[in-house]
Amino acid sequence: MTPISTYENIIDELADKDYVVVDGLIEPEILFELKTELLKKHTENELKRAEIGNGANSSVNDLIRSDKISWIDKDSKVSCEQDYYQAVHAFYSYLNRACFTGISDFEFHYACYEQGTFYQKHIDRFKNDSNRKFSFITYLNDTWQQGDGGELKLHLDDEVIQVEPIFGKTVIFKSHLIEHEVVENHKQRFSVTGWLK
Ligand SMILES: O=C(O)CCC(=O)C(=O)O
Ligand SMILES: [Fe+2]
Repeated sequence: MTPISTYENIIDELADKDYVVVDGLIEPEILFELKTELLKKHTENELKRAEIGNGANSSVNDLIRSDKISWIDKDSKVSCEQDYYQAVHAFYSYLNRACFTGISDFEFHYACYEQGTFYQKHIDRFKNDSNRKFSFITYLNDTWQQGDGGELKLHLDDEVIQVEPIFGKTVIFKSHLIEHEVVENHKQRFSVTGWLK
């Protein structure tokens, strides 16, 4: 179980900076199993090109984003997916109690950025749907090193924060506020990405 002090630190940082990068929010055993699941989907060709926009306005756009994804069912029977969702739920329940954030739903997908792919600067909220409150990304790259690329850049008002997509790191930020991008990567890059709504 995640210590309350971890939640408190996350909440303080979110209040202060609108984003937080935290290590160890999700247990590594869960993350290794998620990576195995993701690799299986990759091998079985179950990852699909991600689209931009939503509903009838969605489309694949090579110039904007080139990752592949697979959505994770809320009632998944896969134990690591259940465990991940349980950890997410524990976190946002705490956040709701502490900050009255009113989060009542979530959606997550696996993501794979193949070598040479990227996601241009964007905001995680759709024009016609303001439900997404927080973006929540956990990285699964256990061999990532400097030079591999694929960093997440958070464009703040007066600086740009660069986050290395290293295994076990979780980034949380306010979906409607922070423009961000995934810079071109030079090696396969894996993550679980989602939104608290
Ligand atoms: O993988 C990341 O670091 C960010 C992904 C992202 O911005 C998105 O899927 O909207
Ligand atoms: Fe995004």
